[in-house]
Amino acid sequence: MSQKTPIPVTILTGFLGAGKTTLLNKLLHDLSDQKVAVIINEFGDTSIDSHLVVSTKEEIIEINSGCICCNVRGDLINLLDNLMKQEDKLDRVVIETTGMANPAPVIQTFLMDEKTADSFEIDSVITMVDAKHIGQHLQEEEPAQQIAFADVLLVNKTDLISEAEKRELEQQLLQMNPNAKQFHTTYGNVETKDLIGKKSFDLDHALNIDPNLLKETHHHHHNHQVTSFVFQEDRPLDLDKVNKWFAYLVRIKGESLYRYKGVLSIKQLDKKVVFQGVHMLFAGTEGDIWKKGEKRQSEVVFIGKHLDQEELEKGFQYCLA
Ligand SMILES: Nc1nc2c(ncn2[C@@H]2O[C@H](COP(=O)(O)OP(=O)(O)OP(=O)(O)O)[C@@H](O)[C@H]2O)c(=O)[nH]1
Repeated sequence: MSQKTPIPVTILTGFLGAGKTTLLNKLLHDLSDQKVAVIINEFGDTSIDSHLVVSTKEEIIEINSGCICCNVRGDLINLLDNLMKQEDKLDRVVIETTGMANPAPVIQTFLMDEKTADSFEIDSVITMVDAKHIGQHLQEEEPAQQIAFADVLLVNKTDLISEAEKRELEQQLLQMNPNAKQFHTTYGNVETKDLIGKKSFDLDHALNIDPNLLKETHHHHHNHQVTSFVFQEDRPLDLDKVNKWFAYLVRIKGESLYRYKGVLSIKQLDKKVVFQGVHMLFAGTEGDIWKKGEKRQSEVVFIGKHLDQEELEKGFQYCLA
């Protein structure tokens, strides 16, 4: 049954590691009085984000069976349909796409699938730009598409660039998308009211970028040079070896490592060690305590260009205690 007022949908996109989850956490905190459904689609067959990065009482629905812009659109439509059937009326849906997603097919789902279009409407397409690494990332196809379709551009990580670089980037983005409102942010720090409920999605703008948006189903082909590998290990790891391996990885492979993150089970540590990185920027912290009965397992994901699976796997095995 269709509702009278369509439920607003925020599409949050941006390349790997741009800061989408950081922003999502802030949004959910600010929208804690609303009933928000969050749909997260991870690149790489893993759900590390759900127990690593996102901390919220909201229901997080993950689509990990593939990329949201390729083969899981059916899943997305079914999911949205189920959300509509819930008794508690939703105030809003937020979709965080994978960093490798082309937003067009996701936008298209809300325009072309009749049932979905009846019940939901896109409020805004927010694209986060990693101010530090965007120059490097524009060699891939997806970041330019993500920037082009945005109605809000959050130029994030501005703490890592100079004032002159900020101005240069602002002009570059203006040329790539004159329509989008730009905000400079660190850690996604922007007023939620500037992002939510603005109804800033502009169909004409989207059609300008892709005149076939309402005509045909998109088949997005990812660049297969960008791959992701997930490793899991039940045996405990040695902290010293882990530190050495990461120091090597960041120094030697940082350029080609778009994104890496994971949870580690370290011998003789009661707490999880949680790490994440984007190129050469790496951070590891203490996580929660391993609960009684919880399976102690390390899980890491690496996403990057021309990655050597065998070499990564060997490195990971070297870390065994
Ligand atoms: N220096 C700096 N680091 C940031 C900023 N925003 C986010 N980060 C860090 O960048 C890393 C990636 O942030 P996430 O929010 O996980 O990025 P994401 O876009 O969700 O990443 P994926 O889902 O893996 O594509 C984390 O280590 C963040 O703490 C910022 O403004 N400045």
